[in-house]
Amino acid sequence: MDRSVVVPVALSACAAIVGTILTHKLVESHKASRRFARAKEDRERRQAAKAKAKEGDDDAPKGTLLDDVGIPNVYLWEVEHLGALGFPSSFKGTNKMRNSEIAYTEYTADSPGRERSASQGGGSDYNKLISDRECIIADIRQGPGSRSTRAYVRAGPREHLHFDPATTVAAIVTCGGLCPGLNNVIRELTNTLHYLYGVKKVLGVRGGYAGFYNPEWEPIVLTPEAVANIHHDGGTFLGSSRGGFKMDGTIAFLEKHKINQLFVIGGDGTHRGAFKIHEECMARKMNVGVCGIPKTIDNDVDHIDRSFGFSSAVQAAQSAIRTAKTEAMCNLPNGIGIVKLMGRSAGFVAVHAAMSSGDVDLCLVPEVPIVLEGEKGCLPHLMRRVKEQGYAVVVVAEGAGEELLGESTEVDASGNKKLPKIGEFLKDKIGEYFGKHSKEPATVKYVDPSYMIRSCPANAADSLYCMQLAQNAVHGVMAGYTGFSVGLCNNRMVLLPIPELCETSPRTMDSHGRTWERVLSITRQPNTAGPKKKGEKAKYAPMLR
Ligand SMILES: Nc1ncnc2c1ncn2[C@@H]1O[C@H](COP(=O)(O)OP(=O)(O)OP(=O)(O)O)[C@@H](O)[C@H]1O
Ligand SMILES: O=P(O)(O)OC[C@H]1O[C@](O)(CO)[C@@H](O)[C@@H]1O
Repeated sequence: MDRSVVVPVALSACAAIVGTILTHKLVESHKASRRFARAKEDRERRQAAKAKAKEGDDDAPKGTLLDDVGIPNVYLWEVEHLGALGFPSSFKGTNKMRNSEIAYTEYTADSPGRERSASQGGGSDYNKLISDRECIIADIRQGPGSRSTRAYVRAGPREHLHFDPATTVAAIVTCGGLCPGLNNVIRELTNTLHYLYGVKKVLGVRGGYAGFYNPEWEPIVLTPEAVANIHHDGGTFLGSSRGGFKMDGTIAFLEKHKINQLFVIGGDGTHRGAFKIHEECMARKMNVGVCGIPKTIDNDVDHIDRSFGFSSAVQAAQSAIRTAKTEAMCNLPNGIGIVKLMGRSAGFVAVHAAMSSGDVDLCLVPEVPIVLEGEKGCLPHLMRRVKEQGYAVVVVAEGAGEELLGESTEVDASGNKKLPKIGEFLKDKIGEYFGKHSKEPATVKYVDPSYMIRSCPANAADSLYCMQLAQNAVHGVMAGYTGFSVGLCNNRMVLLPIPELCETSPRTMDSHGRTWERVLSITRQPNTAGPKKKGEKAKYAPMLR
C-alpha cells in the first residue's frame, strides 16, 4: 500500500488509541476523586457525630447501634476500613489458609510444574471466617440499671482481602520502652504475613519512629529465617527509642519502600503516633493499612484485658520480692526488704506482683496517696508487722508518693515525666522511724530490679498472647482495616479504633475497686485511698475485677 496513505491512517489510529486511553484515565481519575470525596464526607460526618455524642453526655453510648444482635442497646465501636475510605480492593480471590502442607501438595498435584503465585488462593478453607458484624460485648457485667453496652469488632480472618499479597509490602516498627514479647510479635507478624498470606516483602524499621528517617539505620529485611529464633530473647530485634517522631520522614519512608501495611508495636504514646500516620496517609490518599499492637509492662493501655509483657514482668518481679523477703528474714534486727517496681502512673505491676507473691506486707502505688505516720501511717503498720513476724516486705511502684516528693518537671525524649526516687526516700524514712520508735534500729535492704523485669523473654502466657495479637493484626490489615489496634477483651481477640483506645489511656488502677481491696486484705495495711469523690468515674483493673 502507498506510504502516503498508510502513515496518516496509522497516525490517526494511534491518536484514537491514545485518546481512548487518556479519556479512560481521566474518567477513572474523576471517579476516584468522587469516591475519595464521598468517603471523606462520610468519615467527617462519622467523626462529627462521635464528637457530638462526647460533648453532651460522657455516659452517652458511643458507636453504632446494632439492631441485629440478640441483646438490646449494643453499640459497636467501628473500625475504619480502607474500602470505605475510597480505596478499592486489589485482590480478587477469597481468603484461604495457605499455611497447610496438604494444600500445597494438592495444588502441585493438580497443576504440576506451575509456580504457585502469592495472589492465587491455594490452601485450605478457614473453619471460621469472621463476618464484619460479629462483635464481642465489652461490658459483661450487667445489673439493675444497666443502660447500654459497648461492643468491639471481633478479630480474625475475613473472607475478602483488601490487599493482594503479591503486591503487599509490610513494615514493622517497635517504639517506647522494652517489653517482654516484642520479638515474639515481630516473629509472628513476619511468619503470618509470609506463610498464611504469601507476602514476600516485610521490612523491619530500626530504632523506633526515628528509624523511618535516620540514614544510619537502614531497615532490616524480615524473613522467616531471619526471625526464626528471636522469640527466645528479650528486647527487640529491631531496636526501639523514645522521642523522634517525624511525619515527613515517616511518609517519605513509606513512599520510598512502597509500604502498604504498617505494624506499629508500642504503648499509648506510640499509638498516638500511629494514628497520626494513618490520618496523614488518608489525607494523602495513600492506600496504607496502619495497625497498632499494644505493648507495655505497665498495663496502662485502656480497654484491653492486659497488654503483652505485663504477665512476664509480674512474673520476673517475683524473684526480687523473694530476694527482699530472704534478706528481711535473715538480717537482724528488724529486717525490712523494699522492692521498687516499674509503673510510671499505674501501679498494676506492683499490685499484681504483690498479690501473686503472697509475701508482701505493704504495697504502695501511684493511685493511692502515701501516709507515713499516724493512725493510717505505713510506718507504724510496718513496725507492727515486724513485731508480729520479725520482718516485713514492702513493694513500691516507682511512680508512688508524688504527693510527698513533688512532681518532677524533667521529662524524657517522649515527654514522659521523670520520677523522684521513692525507694531511697522510703528507706530513709523507715530508718528514721525505727530509730525514734523502736529500741533497736531497722535493717533495711533495698532491691531495685529495675530493667530486669522488662528485658527478659516473654513467659508462656505472654508468648501465646503475642502470637494471637500478631496473627489477628495481620488478618485485620489484610482485610482492609486501618487505624486500629488489637487486643484481648473478655478473653476474645478484638479490633479497637485507636482514638478510643488513646482517649482514656494511660489508665490507672481504681483505688476504690476490688483489686485494691484484695491488696489490702493480703497486706493488712491501712487504706489511705480516702472516700470516693462524688461523680468520680469507676476505673477498674482489667485482669481481676
Ligand atoms: N502524641 C504523640 N504523637 C506522635 N508521636 C508520639 C506521641 N506521643 C508519643 N509519641 C512517640 O511514640 C513513641 C513512643 O512513645 P513513649 O516513649 O511515650 O512510649 P509508649 O509508646 O507510651 O510506651 P511505654 O509504655 O514504653 O512508655 C516515641 O517515639 C514518641 O515520640
Ligand atoms: O528508662 P526508660 O526506658 O525510658 O523507661 C522507663 C519506663 O518505661 C516503662 O517500663 C514503660 O515502658 C515504665 O514502667 C518505666 O517508667
